[in-house]
Parts: sequence; C-alpha cells; structure tokens
Amino acid sequence: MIRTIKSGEAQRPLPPGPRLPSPVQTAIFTWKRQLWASRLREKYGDVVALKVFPWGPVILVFKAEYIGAMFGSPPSRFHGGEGNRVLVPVFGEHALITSDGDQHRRLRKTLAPLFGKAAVRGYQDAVRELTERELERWPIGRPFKSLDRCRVLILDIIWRVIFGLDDSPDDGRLRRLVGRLPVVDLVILMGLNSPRARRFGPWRRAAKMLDRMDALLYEAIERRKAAPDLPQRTDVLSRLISLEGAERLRPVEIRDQVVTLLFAGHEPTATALAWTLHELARNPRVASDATRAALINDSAYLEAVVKESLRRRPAIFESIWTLAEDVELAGLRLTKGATVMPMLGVVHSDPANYRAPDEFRPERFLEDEIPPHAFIPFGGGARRCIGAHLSVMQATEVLRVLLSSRVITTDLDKPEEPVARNVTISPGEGARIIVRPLAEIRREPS
Ligand code: HEM
Repeated sequence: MIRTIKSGEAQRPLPPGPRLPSPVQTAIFTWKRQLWASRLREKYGDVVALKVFPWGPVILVFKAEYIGAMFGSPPSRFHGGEGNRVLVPVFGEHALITSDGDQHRRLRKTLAPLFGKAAVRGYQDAVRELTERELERWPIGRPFKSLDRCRVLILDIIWRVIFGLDDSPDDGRLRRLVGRLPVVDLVILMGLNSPRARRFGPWRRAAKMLDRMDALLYEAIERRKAAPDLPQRTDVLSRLISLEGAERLRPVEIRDQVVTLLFAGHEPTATALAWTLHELARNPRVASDATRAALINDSAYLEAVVKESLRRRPAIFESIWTLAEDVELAGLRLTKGATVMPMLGVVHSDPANYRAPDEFRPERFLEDEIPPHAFIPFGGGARRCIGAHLSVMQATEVLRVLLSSRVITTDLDKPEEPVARNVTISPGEGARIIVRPLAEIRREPS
C-alpha cells in the first residue's frame, strides 16, 4: 500500500483535486476544512491534492487503512518536524514537535516517560483539587461559555504538571503572560516567520511578548536549578533540569520543551473538554449515565464518554507531515517535499469505521470493536501525541468531579457550529452551558 520509489518516478500532475486558485483553496482550507474535507472525499476519492499557502502542494489522506500504513512507516519517510516548521518562532528549533531524525528520537525517549500511564496517575490528585477549586467559580443557573473556563482550568493543570507547586516568587508574571500570548494563532505564526512582518503591529507585539516570556522562563530555570529540594521534585521542569549524561538538556532545549508542552498541551485539551461538555448538555441519556458513573466511581464509562467526544468532535483535525522521499501510496506516486496530511477527523466520521457515526454513543468504546486506526484523535506512529494519557485522564477526572455534584444543560436548540480556531476545531458559541447543583435536580418531582 505504501512503498519508497526511485526519485523521478513520482507522478506529475498530483493526485486529483479541485482546480480553484490557490488563495481560494487556502481560505476554504483554513476556515472550513472540516466541511470541505468530506466533500472533497466524496468528489475525488481517498487521496486528494490541494494547493494551500504556506505549504504549496498538500496531499490529504482520508482512509484509515492508508493512514495506518503511514503511521507504520519509518520516521525517515515522513517528517513531522518539517511539517511543523511554522511553529519554530514560538516553540523553537529544539522542540520535540519541530524536530526530526536523531534529535526527535532522543527528545521523545526523554519526554515519553514523563507522560506515560504511571507518571500521569501521579497527577490525578492535583487535577481533582484544581477542578474543585475552578468549579467554585462557575456561575449557577445562567448560561456561560464553558470553553473560556476550560482554558483557565487546563492551564492551571498543565502549569502544575510542568512547574509543580512553585514556591519561588515571580508574582505570577510568567503565568499571566502565557495566558495572554496569541501565539497559536495561525496569522500571528505566519507573521512571526517573516523578519519584515515581525517589525509591525500585532507581530511586533507578539515578538516582544515572546522575548519577555523567554527572559522569565530562563530566570525560572535558573531558580529551579538552585532549589534545595530539586532532587525530590517530580514536576516536569525539575525532571528535565535533573537529567544527566547523554540525556542532559541545555537551557535552550529545556525552554523549547516547556513552551511546547504549555502550548501544545493547553488549547487542544481545553477545546476537547469543552466539546465533551457540549455533548453532555445535549444528550440527557448519556449525561444521566455519566452522572451515575461519577457517583459510583465507574471510570470506564467516564473514559468512554471522553473517547466518544474525541471521536465525534476531534479538536485537532489533521496531522501535518512532510514527505522525505518519493513514495507510492495507494497506487499514487507522490513527490518528496509535498506536505501530507492524514485527516484524523474524517476517519472518525466514516460509516465504514463506525455504525451511526453522527450519534453520540460512548457505549461503542465499551461494546463495539473499533477497526484498526479508526480512533486516532492523537495521531499515530512516531509522532503520536505525547500528552494522550494526560488528556484522557484530565477530562475523565474533571467529569468525575463535575458530574458528582452538578448537572449540565444548555439553552441553545441546535448543536454549535464547529469553527476552525487557530490549530483547533472548536464549538462556535464557546460550548455554552448551564450548570445547576445535582442535589437541586434530584429534589425536583419527576
Ligand atoms: C485532547 C488533547 C490533545 C489532542 C487532541 C492532541 C492532538 C495531537 C496530535 C493529533 C498530535 C500529532 C501531530 C502529528 O502527527 O504530527 C499531537 C502531537 C503532540 N502533542 Fe498533543 N494533543 C492533545 C494534548 C496534548 C497535551 C496535554 C500535551 C502535553 C502535555 C501534548 C503535547 C504534544 C506534543 C509535544 C506533540 C508532538 C509529538 C511529536 O512530534 O513527537 N498534546 N497532539
């Protein structure tokens, strides 16, 4: 299904695709890719070519089987780091997400244990404590955008995971700055990549904020290096600082990993959690089963709710990889240098993979057999999301705390429109919900 071919054997023109001018394709892809992807598949098949700025030729892959073959490829065939070059001005040259080859392998080996299942269990109590604290701030009985509150909560959690309980005083300056940085905005990212644009308007402001963030971050690294309790600390920063021998990281490498984990860990997780609340507010039967599960500590059902939400409402719709050699994929010959995007979100709504894919039915993750490579919200292969366990655990714990004391509904009649917001696909109204105490609902006559 996929094999390397000799240079020069690759096919021109590209696989089939629309003939619209590149700026039009860029605009539709940037803002409406979710809707467009299904139509493109219907019209052109399982592998489609587009022309999208800043990548140029882009190959979209829709079929689980082909995407599975890509995930099974050696990392030398597809370069995820090259596909993510646009992130370099923010995440840095040495970040896991912008690296390929030996650097990527080495960083992955270092970082993966910090986010494995065992390590993630160690963060569970912190997630519960921070959720309880955050829920006190949620209004009762009136609608609000839960996405905004999920962002605050998830930043609290990821902050605690990375920095631990920080007793060194920097007056919260770094934290406030990170909360305000607009750097995962695609337009800002593109401008930051251009030395000319960096001198003007919003890009100049973003570049200055980044410089300020770096200065505070390097100060935090130095302070932590000198902390007397460094050997006992279990937070990610302390563990990165304490690495020794061949694993030792330079300050710039520590900086790049911390920034990556902060930003890559924040927005997608907050968006995924908000989508889960959006779905629960519209599916009273599932919400009631989930409440029962929260009250009797049935983690399996709560986790199935989280997975079903990741399936039905994928926060990240595609991976972005660069083809590092000429290959033949599904009989099509593709040229080295092309950008190839496994369309994760399309696989999740494919009737070939799921019965009644538009239904929100967590039971499918407990009862049905999910075909290989059909559930891929975190990508796969050598570039699979390093925060996958952490994200699922966080959302499961948030549901456990939330649903054991509160009920969620909404005042909107229709599901919210999915909108492309930076790198994520998020609910158009910010996942507007109404929260009421569970005790109050239970007293109401049925
Ligand atoms: C629901 C939440 C999340 C979703 C949907 C998500 C999704 C993804 C996807 C699809 C990729 C693969 C990109 C590719 O194929 O190149 C990825 C990579 C990555 N994610 Fe996540 N992510 C989430 C949460 C997190 C969290 C909590 C962290 C960190 C604590 C994180 C850190 C990363 C990093 C560092 C990579 C790059 C991995 C590599 O290149 O080797 N993500 N994520």
